[in-house]
Amino acid sequence: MSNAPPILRVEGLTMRFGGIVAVNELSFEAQRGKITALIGPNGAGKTTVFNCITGFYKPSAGAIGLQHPGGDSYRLDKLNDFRITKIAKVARTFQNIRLFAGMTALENLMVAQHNKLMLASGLTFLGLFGAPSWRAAEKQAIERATFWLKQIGLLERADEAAGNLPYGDQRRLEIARAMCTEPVLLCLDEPAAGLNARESAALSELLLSIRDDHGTSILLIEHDMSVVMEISDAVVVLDYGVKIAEGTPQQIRDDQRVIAAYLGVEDEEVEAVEQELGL
Ligand SMILES: Nc1ncnc2c1ncn2[C@@H]1O[C@H](COP(=O)(O)OP(=O)(O)OP(=O)(O)O)[C@@H](O)[C@H]1O
Repeated sequence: MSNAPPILRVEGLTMRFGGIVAVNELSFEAQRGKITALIGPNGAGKTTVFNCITGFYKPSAGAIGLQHPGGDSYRLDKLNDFRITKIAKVARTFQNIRLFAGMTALENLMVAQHNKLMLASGLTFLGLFGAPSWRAAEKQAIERATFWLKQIGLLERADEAAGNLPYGDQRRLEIARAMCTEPVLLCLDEPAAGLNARESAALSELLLSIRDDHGTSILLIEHDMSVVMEISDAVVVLDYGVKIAEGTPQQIRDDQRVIAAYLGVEDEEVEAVEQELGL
């Protein structure tokens, strides 16, 4: 076990919508350079947790701390979404694909680097007049985009409209786009949704390479248990906004409370249901 501080520390996170308590005093940590999965039945509060981490919602209570490998730390619950992306370097994808469908695959990856390019242009027209800082930044942005297109096997299709690519490729292009912002924490909301077995395998391979070759920490919401079990280092299970279990994939697989939550039965009924299902 490494002694590095966790990349993300969520403490007592609560999110209320009127009378609904979507997330209730949730605490968990995500370790640096690891894949942490957040799972749970529909409506358990997973996306709400993501929305709090990425600044789409202001939590009703609790703290969300992010610590960069370099030591800088941020209170995400106190930053807006723009600063969470730009300064805290947290990137996310959504349940539904949000690429620019009419732009090419390459253009999608270039747009993701817009902030860096604007900075290099001094936020002026300098870029248009070929200032050296702009040219260097543009070259770097193209190199980064090319690198990620290669990583996801789409270099040959760089000039095709993103919306025309097969669904699995679009999913991986979204992840590549997020990686072009060079995040320290990558939050993925159901990246395997709608993928066939071959596409899921390609996704798992990409996520493992992001963890192992780039050292990027990943927080993953996923319903596809084969993906979760195969690639996660740690799993946190939510039910009705409350953490009901956490541990390694193996520990979670064998946890009676988790099985009960997924089967929608009381804990004491699990054994009978398992026998019935031949589990
Ligand atoms: N903006 C909102 N306004 C009111 N209620 C909301 C809002 N967002 C989420 N909720 C409620 O909070 C609860 C948790 O929803 P959430 O989408 O976080 O669950 P989830 O675990 O991501 O579900 P799924 O797996 O179906 O995506 C649900 O009861 C949902 O209806």
